[in-house]
Amino acid sequence: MARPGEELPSHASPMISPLPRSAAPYLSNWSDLNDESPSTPGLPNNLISPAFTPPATPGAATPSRHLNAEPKSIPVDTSLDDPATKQPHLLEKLPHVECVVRARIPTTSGAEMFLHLYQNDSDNKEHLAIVFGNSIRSRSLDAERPGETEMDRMIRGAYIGRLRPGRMSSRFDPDQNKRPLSRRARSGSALKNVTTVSEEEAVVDGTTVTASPVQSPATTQDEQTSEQPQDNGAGLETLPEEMQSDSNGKPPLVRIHSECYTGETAWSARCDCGEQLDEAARLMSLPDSAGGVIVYLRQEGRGIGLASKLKAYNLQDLGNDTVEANLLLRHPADARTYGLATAILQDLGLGTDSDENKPEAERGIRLLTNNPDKVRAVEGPNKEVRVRERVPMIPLAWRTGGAKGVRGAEIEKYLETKIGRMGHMIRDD
Ligand SMILES: Nc1nc2c(ncn2[C@@H]2O[C@H](COP(=O)(O)OP(=O)(O)OP(=O)(O)O)[C@@H](O)[C@H]2O)c(=O)[nH]1
Repeated sequence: MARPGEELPSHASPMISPLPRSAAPYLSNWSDLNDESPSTPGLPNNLISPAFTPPATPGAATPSRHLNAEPKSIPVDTSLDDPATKQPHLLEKLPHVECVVRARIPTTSGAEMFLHLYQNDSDNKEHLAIVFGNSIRSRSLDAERPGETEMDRMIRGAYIGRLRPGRMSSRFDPDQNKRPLSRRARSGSALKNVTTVSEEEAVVDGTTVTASPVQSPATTQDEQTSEQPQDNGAGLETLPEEMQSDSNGKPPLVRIHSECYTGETAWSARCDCGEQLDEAARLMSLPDSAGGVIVYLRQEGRGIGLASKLKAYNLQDLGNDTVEANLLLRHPADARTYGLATAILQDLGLGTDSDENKPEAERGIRLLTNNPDKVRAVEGPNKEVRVRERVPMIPLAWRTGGAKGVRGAEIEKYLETKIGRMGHMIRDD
Protein backbone atom coordinates (compact mmCIF):
# COMPACT_ATOMS: atom_id res chain seq x y z
CA MET A 1 0.00 0.00 0.00
CA ALA A 2 1.37 3.37 -0.93
CA ARG A 3 2.25 5.88 1.74
CA PRO A 4 0.77 9.38 1.90
CA GLY A 5 2.53 11.66 -0.49
CA GLU A 6 3.57 8.84 -2.80
CA GLU A 7 0.10 7.95 -4.04
CA LEU A 8 -1.29 11.46 -4.04
CA PRO A 9 0.35 13.54 -6.77
CA SER A 10 1.47 16.91 -5.54
CA HIS A 11 -0.87 18.64 -7.93
CA ALA A 12 -3.89 16.54 -6.99
CA SER A 13 -5.01 18.48 -4.02
CA PRO A 14 -5.58 22.19 -4.03
CA MET A 15 -4.37 22.35 -0.44
CA ILE A 16 -1.03 20.81 -1.31
CA SER A 17 0.06 22.59 -4.44
CA PRO A 18 -2.60 23.78 -6.82
CA LEU A 19 -1.78 23.76 -10.49
CA PRO A 20 -3.93 25.06 -13.32
CA ARG A 21 -6.88 22.71 -13.85
CA SER A 22 -5.85 21.83 -17.37
CA ALA A 23 -2.68 20.17 -16.07
CA ALA A 24 -4.60 17.48 -14.18
CA PRO A 25 -5.65 14.52 -16.34
CA TYR A 26 -8.61 13.64 -14.17
CA LEU A 27 -10.06 17.06 -14.89
CA SER A 28 -10.53 16.35 -18.57
CA ASN A 29 -14.13 15.30 -18.04
CA TRP A 30 -14.88 18.35 -15.99
CA SER A 31 -13.83 21.22 -18.23
CA ASP A 32 -17.23 22.70 -17.66
CA LEU A 33 -16.44 23.39 -14.03
CA ASN A 34 -14.62 26.62 -14.82
CA ASP A 35 -17.94 28.34 -14.76
CA GLU A 36 -18.49 30.61 -11.80
CA SER A 37 -22.00 29.61 -10.92
CA PRO A 38 -24.12 31.76 -8.67
CA SER A 39 -24.56 30.50 -5.12
CA THR A 40 -27.67 30.23 -3.04
CA PRO A 41 -27.72 33.34 -0.85
CA GLY A 42 -27.03 32.66 2.79
CA LEU A 43 -25.33 29.31 2.31
CA PRO A 44 -21.56 28.96 2.35
CA ASN A 45 -20.20 27.86 -1.02
CA ASN A 46 -18.24 24.98 0.35
CA LEU A 47 -21.37 23.20 1.55
CA ILE A 48 -23.15 23.12 -1.75
CA SER A 49 -22.50 21.05 -4.84
CA PRO A 50 -23.09 22.87 -8.11
CA ALA A 51 -26.21 21.06 -9.22
CA PHE A 52 -27.97 22.03 -6.05
CA THR A 53 -27.01 25.69 -6.23
CA PRO A 54 -29.46 27.27 -6.53
CA PRO A 55 -32.49 24.96 -6.35
CA ALA A 56 -33.12 24.09 -9.97
CA THR A 57 -36.13 23.65 -12.15
CA PRO A 58 -35.66 20.78 -14.59
CA GLY A 59 -34.66 22.09 -17.98
CA ALA A 60 -34.12 25.60 -16.70
CA ALA A 61 -30.75 27.29 -16.87
CA THR A 62 -28.98 26.12 -13.75
CA PRO A 63 -25.37 25.30 -12.95
CA SER A 64 -26.13 21.63 -13.68
CA ARG A 65 -26.03 22.41 -17.39
CA HIS A 66 -22.28 22.59 -17.03
CA LEU A 67 -22.02 19.17 -15.41
CA ASN A 68 -23.74 17.00 -17.91
CA ALA A 69 -21.22 14.20 -18.10
CA GLU A 70 -20.49 11.35 -15.75
CA PRO A 71 -16.92 10.78 -14.63
CA LYS A 72 -15.09 8.17 -16.69
CA SER A 73 -15.89 4.73 -15.32
CA ILE A 74 -13.41 1.90 -14.90
CA PRO A 75 -14.30 -1.71 -15.82
CA VAL A 76 -14.31 -4.08 -12.85
CA ASP A 77 -13.99 -7.86 -12.77
CA THR A 78 -13.47 -9.07 -9.22
CA SER A 79 -13.17 -12.67 -10.43
CA LEU A 80 -9.72 -11.68 -11.66
CA ASP A 81 -8.64 -10.44 -8.21
CA ASP A 82 -5.56 -12.05 -6.77
CA PRO A 83 -6.91 -14.36 -4.01
CA ALA A 84 -3.92 -13.32 -1.88
CA THR A 85 -5.21 -9.73 -1.65
CA LYS A 86 -7.01 -8.72 1.51
CA GLN A 87 -10.69 -9.61 1.21
CA PRO A 88 -13.44 -7.81 3.12
CA HIS A 89 -15.30 -9.78 5.76
CA LEU A 90 -18.56 -11.05 4.24
CA LEU A 91 -21.56 -12.57 6.00
CA GLU A 92 -22.16 -16.17 4.91
CA LYS A 93 -25.76 -15.43 4.08
CA LEU A 94 -27.43 -12.19 3.09
CA PRO A 95 -29.93 -10.74 5.56
CA HIS A 96 -33.60 -10.77 4.64
CA VAL A 97 -34.88 -7.33 3.72
CA GLU A 98 -38.36 -5.99 3.10
CA CYS A 99 -39.37 -2.61 1.76
CA VAL A 100 -42.21 -1.53 4.04
CA VAL A 101 -43.04 1.82 2.50
CA ARG A 102 -42.12 3.99 -0.47
CA ALA A 103 -42.98 7.60 -1.21
CA ARG A 104 -42.33 10.07 -4.00
CA ILE A 105 -40.10 12.94 -2.93
CA PRO A 106 -39.82 16.02 -5.12
CA THR A 107 -36.42 17.48 -4.29
CA THR A 108 -35.06 21.01 -4.05
CA SER A 109 -32.97 20.31 -7.16
CA GLY A 110 -36.11 19.78 -9.21
CA ALA A 111 -35.42 16.06 -9.60
CA GLU A 112 -37.83 13.54 -8.15
CA MET A 113 -36.93 10.40 -6.30
CA PHE A 114 -38.69 7.56 -4.52
CA LEU A 115 -37.60 7.00 -0.95
CA HIS A 116 -37.84 3.33 0.06
CA LEU A 117 -37.71 2.38 3.73
CA TYR A 118 -36.46 -1.11 4.55
CA GLN A 119 -36.70 -3.42 7.54
CA ASN A 120 -34.43 -6.40 7.93
CA ASP A 121 -33.69 -9.38 10.15
CA SER A 122 -30.13 -8.49 11.14
CA ASP A 123 -30.49 -5.17 12.96
CA ASN A 124 -33.33 -2.95 14.11
CA LYS A 125 -32.40 0.06 12.00
CA GLU A 126 -34.38 1.52 9.13
CA HIS A 127 -32.08 1.46 6.12
CA LEU A 128 -33.11 3.35 3.00
CA ALA A 129 -32.94 3.21 -0.76
CA ILE A 130 -33.23 6.46 -2.69
CA VAL A 131 -34.38 5.49 -6.16
CA PHE A 132 -34.10 7.78 -9.18
CA GLY A 133 -36.08 6.84 -12.27
CA ASN A 134 -39.22 4.82 -12.81
CA SER A 135 -38.11 1.38 -13.82
CA ILE A 136 -36.38 0.29 -10.61
CA ARG A 137 -39.02 -1.39 -8.43
CA SER A 138 -38.87 -3.21 -5.12
CA ARG A 139 -40.07 -6.81 -5.28
CA SER A 140 -40.92 -6.97 -1.60
CA LEU A 141 -42.91 -3.74 -1.81
CA ASP A 142 -44.87 -4.81 -4.89
CA ALA A 143 -45.65 -8.27 -3.50
CA GLU A 144 -49.24 -8.85 -2.42
CA ARG A 145 -49.88 -8.80 1.34
CA PRO A 146 -52.68 -10.97 2.66
CA GLY A 147 -55.93 -9.15 3.19
CA GLU A 148 -54.76 -5.75 2.04
CA THR A 149 -57.00 -3.34 0.17
CA GLU A 150 -56.13 -1.14 -2.76
CA MET A 151 -56.00 1.81 -0.37
CA ASP A 152 -53.52 -0.07 1.82
CA ARG A 153 -51.32 -0.62 -1.21
CA MET A 154 -51.42 3.01 -2.22
CA ILE A 155 -50.65 4.17 1.31
CA ARG A 156 -47.59 1.97 1.53
CA GLY A 157 -46.45 3.13 -1.91
CA ALA A 158 -47.04 -0.08 -3.87
CA TYR A 159 -48.71 1.69 -6.75
CA ILE A 160 -48.08 2.13 -10.45
CA GLY A 161 -47.85 5.58 -11.99
CA ARG A 162 -48.77 8.55 -9.86
CA LEU A 163 -51.11 9.12 -6.94
CA ARG A 164 -53.69 11.85 -7.16
CA PRO A 165 -56.84 12.76 -5.23
CA GLY A 166 -59.60 10.30 -5.97
CA ARG A 167 -57.42 7.53 -7.29
CA MET A 168 -58.95 4.15 -6.50
CA SER A 169 -56.60 1.47 -7.77
CA SER A 170 -52.97 0.93 -6.91
CA ARG A 171 -52.51 -1.07 -10.09
CA PHE A 172 -54.05 1.05 -12.77
CA ASP A 173 -53.46 4.74 -13.24
CA PRO A 174 -56.41 5.99 -15.32
CA ASP A 175 -54.76 9.33 -15.96
CA GLN A 176 -51.42 7.89 -16.91
CA ASN A 177 -49.70 10.61 -18.86
CA LYS A 178 -49.01 9.79 -22.42
CA ARG A 179 -45.49 10.53 -23.36
CA PRO A 180 -43.41 10.22 -26.52
CA LEU A 181 -42.06 6.75 -27.08
CA SER A 182 -38.41 7.62 -26.85
CA ARG A 183 -37.05 4.39 -25.51
CA ARG A 184 -37.94 0.79 -25.98
CA ALA A 185 -39.75 -1.11 -23.26
CA ARG A 186 -37.16 -2.74 -21.07
CA SER A 187 -37.29 -6.48 -20.94
CA GLY A 188 -35.59 -6.46 -17.55
CA SER A 189 -38.02 -4.05 -15.97
CA ALA A 190 -39.17 -4.96 -12.50
CA LEU A 191 -42.64 -5.04 -13.99
CA LYS A 192 -41.76 -7.65 -16.57
CA ASN A 193 -43.74 -10.23 -14.65
CA VAL A 194 -47.05 -8.50 -14.69
CA THR A 195 -50.31 -9.49 -16.23
CA THR A 196 -53.63 -7.92 -16.90
CA VAL A 197 -56.41 -8.60 -14.48
CA SER A 198 -59.89 -8.00 -15.78
CA GLU A 199 -61.76 -5.00 -14.47
CA GLU A 200 -64.11 -7.14 -12.42
CA GLU A 201 -61.18 -8.37 -10.35
CA ALA A 202 -60.01 -4.95 -9.20
CA VAL A 203 -61.16 -4.48 -5.64
CA VAL A 204 -60.73 -1.23 -3.79
CA ASP A 205 -61.37 -1.30 -0.09
CA GLY A 206 -63.64 -4.26 -0.54
CA THR A 207 -65.50 -2.68 -3.45
CA THR A 208 -65.13 -3.74 -7.05
CA VAL A 209 -64.07 -0.85 -9.23
CA THR A 210 -64.50 -0.49 -12.96
CA ALA A 211 -61.01 0.25 -14.00
CA SER A 212 -59.09 -1.70 -16.57
CA PRO A 213 -56.61 -3.02 -17.25
CA VAL A 214 -55.17 -3.70 -13.80
CA GLN A 215 -51.60 -4.75 -13.28
CA SER A 216 -50.79 -7.51 -10.89
CA PRO A 217 -47.75 -9.64 -10.21
CA ALA A 218 -47.05 -12.98 -11.86
CA THR A 219 -47.80 -13.61 -15.47
CA THR A 220 -46.54 -15.45 -18.49
CA GLN A 221 -44.39 -14.06 -21.23
CA ASP A 222 -47.25 -14.54 -23.71
CA GLU A 223 -49.66 -12.56 -21.62
CA GLN A 224 -47.13 -9.82 -21.19
CA THR A 225 -46.36 -9.62 -24.89
CA SER A 226 -50.04 -9.33 -25.67
CA GLU A 227 -50.14 -6.25 -23.47
CA GLN A 228 -47.50 -4.37 -25.45
CA PRO A 229 -49.08 -1.12 -26.55
CA GLN A 230 -49.38 -0.01 -30.13
CA ASP A 231 -47.99 3.22 -31.39
CA ASN A 232 -51.02 5.43 -31.94
CA GLY A 233 -49.46 7.02 -34.97
CA ALA A 234 -48.60 10.21 -33.11
CA GLY A 235 -45.53 8.68 -31.53
CA LEU A 236 -47.36 8.27 -28.23
CA GLU A 237 -48.19 5.20 -26.32
CA THR A 238 -49.99 4.43 -23.11
CA LEU A 239 -47.46 2.13 -21.50
CA PRO A 240 -47.19 2.92 -17.77
CA GLU A 241 -44.05 4.85 -16.99
CA GLU A 242 -42.59 1.97 -15.00
CA MET A 243 -42.76 -0.24 -18.07
CA GLN A 244 -40.99 2.33 -20.19
CA SER A 245 -37.29 1.95 -19.89
CA ASP A 246 -35.06 4.51 -18.23
CA SER A 247 -32.21 2.62 -19.82
CA ASN A 248 -29.39 4.46 -21.53
CA GLY A 249 -27.83 1.15 -22.50
CA LYS A 250 -25.62 1.01 -19.41
CA PRO A 251 -25.97 -0.74 -16.07
CA PRO A 252 -27.63 1.51 -13.47
CA LEU A 253 -25.56 3.76 -11.23
CA VAL A 254 -25.42 2.75 -7.57
CA ARG A 255 -23.96 4.56 -4.59
CA ILE A 256 -23.66 2.86 -1.21
CA HIS A 257 -23.70 5.68 1.31
CA SER A 258 -23.01 5.30 5.02
CA GLU A 259 -24.74 7.66 7.40
CA CYS A 260 -22.74 10.73 8.40
CA TYR A 261 -24.66 13.12 10.63
CA THR A 262 -21.77 15.54 10.81
CA GLY A 263 -21.15 15.74 7.06
CA GLU A 264 -24.77 15.65 5.88
CA THR A 265 -26.51 17.70 8.54
CA ALA A 266 -24.01 19.56 10.71
CA TRP A 267 -22.01 21.19 7.85
CA SER A 268 -18.78 19.39 8.80
CA ALA A 269 -15.76 20.06 6.61
CA ARG A 270 -13.90 17.14 8.16
CA CYS A 271 -15.19 14.80 5.45
CA ASP A 272 -16.81 14.97 2.02
CA CYS A 273 -19.82 12.77 2.84
CA GLY A 274 -22.43 15.49 2.25
CA GLU A 275 -20.83 16.45 -1.03
CA GLN A 276 -20.71 12.81 -2.14
CA LEU A 277 -24.40 12.32 -1.34
CA ASP A 278 -25.29 15.41 -3.39
CA GLU A 279 -23.04 14.36 -6.23
CA ALA A 280 -24.48 10.85 -6.43
CA ALA A 281 -28.02 12.28 -6.56
CA ARG A 282 -26.98 14.79 -9.19
CA LEU A 283 -25.42 12.15 -11.45
CA MET A 284 -28.53 9.98 -11.18
CA SER A 285 -30.72 12.95 -12.15
CA LEU A 286 -28.79 14.08 -15.23
CA PRO A 287 -31.03 14.26 -18.32
CA ASP A 288 -29.47 11.26 -20.05
CA SER A 289 -29.10 9.24 -16.88
CA ALA A 290 -30.77 5.85 -16.59
CA GLY A 291 -31.49 6.72 -12.96
CA GLY A 292 -30.02 4.74 -10.15
CA VAL A 293 -30.07 3.97 -6.47
CA ILE A 294 -28.42 5.43 -3.40
CA VAL A 295 -28.52 2.79 -0.69
CA TYR A 296 -28.35 4.74 2.55
CA LEU A 297 -27.02 2.52 5.32
CA ARG A 298 -27.38 3.52 8.95
CA GLN A 299 -23.79 2.82 9.87
CA GLU A 300 -22.63 6.15 11.21
CA GLY A 301 -18.93 6.79 11.58
CA ARG A 302 -17.88 3.79 9.46
CA GLY A 303 -19.97 1.66 11.76
CA ILE A 304 -18.65 2.84 15.14
CA GLY A 305 -21.58 5.17 15.89
CA LEU A 306 -21.80 8.92 16.37
CA ALA A 307 -20.53 9.02 19.96
CA SER A 308 -17.36 7.15 19.07
CA LYS A 309 -16.90 9.18 15.91
CA LEU A 310 -16.99 12.40 17.94
CA LYS A 311 -14.38 10.95 20.29
CA ALA A 312 -12.35 10.05 17.21
CA TYR A 313 -12.56 13.67 16.08
CA ASN A 314 -11.09 14.80 19.38
CA LEU A 315 -8.30 12.25 18.97
CA GLN A 316 -7.75 13.60 15.46
CA ASP A 317 -7.43 17.14 16.84
CA LEU A 318 -4.84 15.68 19.19
CA GLY A 319 -2.77 14.64 16.17
CA ASN A 320 -4.00 11.20 15.10
CA ASP A 321 -5.34 10.32 11.69
CA THR A 322 -8.79 8.76 11.16
CA VAL A 323 -7.46 5.19 11.24
CA GLU A 324 -5.33 5.71 14.37
CA ALA A 325 -8.22 7.43 16.15
CA ASN A 326 -10.53 4.46 15.56
CA LEU A 327 -7.87 2.00 16.72
CA LEU A 328 -7.15 4.03 19.87
CA LEU A 329 -10.85 3.72 20.69
CA ARG A 330 -10.54 -0.08 20.22
CA HIS A 331 -12.65 -0.03 17.09
CA PRO A 332 -11.57 -1.41 13.73
CA ALA A 333 -10.45 1.19 11.21
CA ASP A 334 -13.66 0.40 9.33
CA ALA A 335 -16.42 -1.52 11.13
CA ARG A 336 -18.91 -1.54 8.27
CA THR A 337 -20.54 -4.44 6.43
CA TYR A 338 -22.44 -4.34 3.15
CA GLY A 339 -24.70 -7.41 3.24
CA LEU A 340 -27.76 -5.22 3.71
CA ALA A 341 -26.82 -3.16 0.67
CA THR A 342 -26.42 -6.32 -1.42
CA ALA A 343 -29.81 -7.62 -0.25
CA ILE A 344 -31.50 -4.27 -0.96
CA LEU A 345 -30.00 -4.15 -4.46
CA GLN A 346 -31.27 -7.65 -5.11
CA ASP A 347 -34.73 -6.64 -3.91
CA LEU A 348 -34.61 -3.73 -6.35
CA GLY A 349 -33.92 -6.08 -9.25
CA LEU A 350 -30.25 -5.20 -9.54
CA GLY A 351 -28.91 -8.59 -8.50
CA THR A 352 -27.50 -11.24 -10.81
CA ASP A 353 -30.77 -13.18 -10.43
CA SER A 354 -32.50 -10.42 -12.42
CA ASP A 355 -29.75 -9.99 -14.99
CA GLU A 356 -30.92 -12.74 -17.31
CA ASN A 357 -33.93 -10.60 -18.23
CA LYS A 358 -31.73 -7.74 -19.36
CA PRO A 359 -29.59 -7.08 -22.39
CA GLU A 360 -25.92 -7.86 -21.69
CA ALA A 361 -24.89 -4.20 -21.74
CA GLU A 362 -27.33 -3.37 -18.93
CA ARG A 363 -26.44 -6.22 -16.58
CA GLY A 364 -24.79 -5.57 -13.25
CA ILE A 365 -24.27 -2.18 -11.68
CA ARG A 366 -21.91 0.75 -11.96
CA LEU A 367 -20.72 1.56 -8.45
CA LEU A 368 -19.81 5.10 -7.46
CA THR A 369 -16.87 4.72 -5.09
CA ASN A 370 -13.15 5.01 -4.58
CA ASN A 371 -13.13 2.26 -1.97
CA PRO A 372 -11.82 -1.11 -3.25
CA ASP A 373 -13.26 -3.01 -0.26
CA LYS A 374 -16.72 -1.69 -1.05
CA VAL A 375 -16.56 -3.02 -4.61
CA ARG A 376 -15.83 -6.55 -3.40
CA ALA A 377 -18.13 -6.44 -0.38
CA VAL A 378 -21.19 -5.17 -2.25
CA GLU A 379 -21.01 -8.12 -4.63
CA GLY A 380 -21.98 -10.33 -1.69
CA PRO A 381 -20.84 -13.76 -0.47
CA ASN A 382 -22.11 -15.57 -3.57
CA LYS A 383 -21.75 -12.71 -6.05
CA GLU A 384 -25.43 -11.88 -5.70
CA VAL A 385 -24.67 -8.51 -7.33
CA ARG A 386 -22.17 -7.91 -10.10
CA VAL A 387 -20.17 -4.68 -10.13
CA ARG A 388 -19.45 -4.10 -13.83
CA GLU A 389 -17.80 -0.71 -13.52
CA ARG A 390 -16.45 1.56 -10.82
CA VAL A 391 -17.23 5.24 -11.21
CA PRO A 392 -14.75 7.30 -9.19
CA MET A 393 -15.84 10.08 -6.88
CA ILE A 394 -13.27 12.81 -7.26
CA PRO A 395 -13.61 15.52 -4.59
CA LEU A 396 -15.19 18.66 -5.99
CA ALA A 397 -12.34 20.78 -4.66
CA TRP A 398 -9.87 18.75 -6.71
CA ARG A 399 -11.99 18.98 -9.83
CA THR A 400 -12.30 22.73 -9.54
CA GLY A 401 -8.77 23.57 -8.40
CA GLY A 402 -10.15 24.47 -5.00
CA ALA A 403 -12.86 26.82 -6.26
CA LYS A 404 -15.72 24.66 -4.94
CA GLY A 405 -16.30 21.76 -2.62
CA VAL A 406 -15.14 20.99 0.90
CA ARG A 407 -11.84 22.66 1.76
CA GLY A 408 -9.57 22.84 4.78
CA ALA A 409 -6.76 21.12 6.60
CA GLU A 410 -9.05 18.44 8.09
CA ILE A 411 -10.47 17.23 4.77
CA GLU A 412 -6.97 17.14 3.30
CA LYS A 413 -5.78 14.89 6.11
CA TYR A 414 -8.94 12.78 5.80
CA LEU A 415 -8.42 12.19 2.07
CA GLU A 416 -4.71 11.62 2.47
CA THR A 417 -5.40 8.92 5.07
CA LYS A 418 -8.03 7.28 2.83
CA ILE A 419 -5.51 7.07 -0.01
CA GLY A 420 -2.40 6.27 1.98
CA ARG A 421 -3.75 3.94 4.65
CA MET A 422 -7.04 2.58 3.30
CA GLY A 423 -6.09 2.06 -0.34
CA HIS A 424 -8.74 4.38 -1.78
CA MET A 425 -8.38 5.02 -5.49
CA ILE A 426 -9.02 8.73 -5.65
CA ARG A 427 -7.28 9.25 -8.96
CA ASP A 428 -8.61 9.05 -12.44
CA ASP A 429 -5.75 7.17 -14.04
N1 LIG B 1 -14.80 6.77 12.34
C1 LIG B 1 -14.85 7.77 11.48
N2 LIG B 1 -15.81 7.77 10.54
C2 LIG B 1 -15.84 8.79 9.68
C3 LIG B 1 -14.93 9.86 9.73
N3 LIG B 1 -15.23 10.71 8.73
C4 LIG B 1 -16.31 10.20 8.09
N4 LIG B 1 -16.67 9.04 8.64
C5 LIG B 1 -17.71 8.10 8.27
O1 LIG B 1 -17.32 7.49 7.06
C6 LIG B 1 -18.49 7.05 6.38
C7 LIG B 1 -18.47 7.56 4.98
O2 LIG B 1 -17.56 6.89 4.27
P1 LIG B 1 -17.84 6.83 2.70
O3 LIG B 1 -18.08 8.18 2.15
O4 LIG B 1 -18.85 5.78 2.44
O5 LIG B 1 -16.45 6.49 2.20
P2 LIG B 1 -15.91 5.18 1.80
O6 LIG B 1 -16.76 4.03 1.75
O7 LIG B 1 -14.79 4.99 2.75
O8 LIG B 1 -15.42 5.49 0.32
P3 LIG B 1 -16.18 6.09 -0.93
O9 LIG B 1 -17.26 5.14 -1.35
O10 LIG B 1 -15.10 6.18 -1.91
O11 LIG B 1 -16.71 7.43 -0.56
C8 LIG B 1 -19.67 7.62 7.10
O12 LIG B 1 -20.24 6.61 7.91
C9 LIG B 1 -19.05 8.71 7.95
O13 LIG B 1 -19.79 8.96 9.14
C10 LIG B 1 -13.93 9.83 10.74
O14 LIG B 1 -13.09 10.70 10.84
N5 LIG B 1 -13.93 8.78 11.58
